[in-house]
Amino acid sequence: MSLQPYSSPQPLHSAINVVLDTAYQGISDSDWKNLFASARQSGLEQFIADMFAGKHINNSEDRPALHSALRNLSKTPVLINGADVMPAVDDVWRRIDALCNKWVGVTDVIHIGIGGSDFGPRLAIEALAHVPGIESRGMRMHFLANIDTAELARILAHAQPHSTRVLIVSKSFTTLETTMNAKAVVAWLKENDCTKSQIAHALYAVTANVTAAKEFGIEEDNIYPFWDWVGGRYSVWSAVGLPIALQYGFETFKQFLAGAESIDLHFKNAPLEENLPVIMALALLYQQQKHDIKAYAVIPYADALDWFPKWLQQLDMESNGKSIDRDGKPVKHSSPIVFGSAGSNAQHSYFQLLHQGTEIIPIDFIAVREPMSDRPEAVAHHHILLSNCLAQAQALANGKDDVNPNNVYPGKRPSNLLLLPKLNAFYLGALLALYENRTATLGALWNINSFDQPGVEYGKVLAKPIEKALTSHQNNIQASAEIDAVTAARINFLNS
Ligand SMILES: O=P(O)(O)OC[C@H]1O[C@H](O)[C@H](O)[C@@H](O)[C@@H]1O
Repeated sequence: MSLQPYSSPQPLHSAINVVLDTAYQGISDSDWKNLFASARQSGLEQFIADMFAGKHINNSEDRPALHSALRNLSKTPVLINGADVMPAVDDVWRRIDALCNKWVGVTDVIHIGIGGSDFGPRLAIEALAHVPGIESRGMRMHFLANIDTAELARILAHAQPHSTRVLIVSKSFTTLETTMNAKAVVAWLKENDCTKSQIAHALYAVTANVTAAKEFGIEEDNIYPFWDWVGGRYSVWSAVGLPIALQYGFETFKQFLAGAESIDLHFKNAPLEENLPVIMALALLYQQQKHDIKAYAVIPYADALDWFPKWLQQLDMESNGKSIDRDGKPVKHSSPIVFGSAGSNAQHSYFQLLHQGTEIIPIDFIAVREPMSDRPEAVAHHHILLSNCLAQAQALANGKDDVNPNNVYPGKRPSNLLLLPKLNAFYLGALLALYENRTATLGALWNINSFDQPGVEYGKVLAKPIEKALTSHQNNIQASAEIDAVTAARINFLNS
């Protein structure tokens, strides 16, 4: 038995020189037509228009999702309840630019934030660190997210207190990990004889809750606001992305925004049949309808993008990991589990399962045309990197027959190839915005509100009485309405 090549008729699509190749999705011409027709029928075009127009598409919280305004470099008015938000956005850009010129002699920046206040800037700082042509100002940029003091201790062991700046980044400014870590860093500054005014000078906040930041003791001039119409996981484009500007310069930050803006314009204006985020969303929908898809893998063949799948996990699973639709009805499909890591390393880890496991796991292969360093070996290594990426996709799609069942590859395992012309701030911004818009499209097609996260809250509420019980050091905690018998036993064990 010879296996047929697994391809689709018109697989190549591009926007701003980003190429999406869907050949290995195995979707026929007529299936694509049906997919676009049903997307149109579901009102996707209206949803996209509503999103950019500031309609309250986040229905449960009754607000718009207007992160696109944060990268609207043309400053065309964006209205919320009749008021243009762009002057406030522009003012923050001006202040970020000014801050980049102001920080002289800073050796360390401690960025304290978690979830959406962490992944985006961390990914960007890592991704752009070794890109040829991007100059770093050479500050040590430390990211402190975990409440586990191991991370805190590691950072404080390397930072110089008298030349450190602290960015406390929290949309709500109530996240316990962030406020506790911020207090610990302030205590460390005090322990190291920083005066009150030196500490005030060192502390900065990025938040949508300016009042809470002031109450914490941050001076008003050091507070960079963003707004409740920006979801935390969509916030890297706001002052949450400050580390990008501080480390690589304001122009680089603008390039990052410009890449995202270009994808927004494409998403807003291109017909569905040419619209990259829409095509990617529909390909997943097709596979979900055809197979029992439980997981989705994203493999960037770029070491610089190793943080990308972690950023995407929050984006996709917090946005669309829901079982109830906008009308409160159960949904048939929602976000699969998202995972991934840089290739080719990933090949040496879980690719066995992707090739021969019982699950069908659609994959996005992300590759970059240009080598990502200026080392003399860069071109030769890059060819090996790319050939691995192409070979894996081909093996997954076409499979391999063999007399020995152990050596049979079933094939027909769908994947996209997303090809960036190069990796720089512009294309990093474009990549992130492409996936944000894909996530929003999937939410629209599943009729899910992608902009709230109610499920995250309950565990946090339950943590409070448990923390109280742990702090009591008692080992006779009884089961109650807040602490069940299993957890009470665990607390008693920990306290004994
Ligand atoms: O930025 P913050 O308000 O501190 O929130 C940080 C994170 O908190 C929670 O985990 C939310 O589910 C995330 O969406 C958010 O990014």
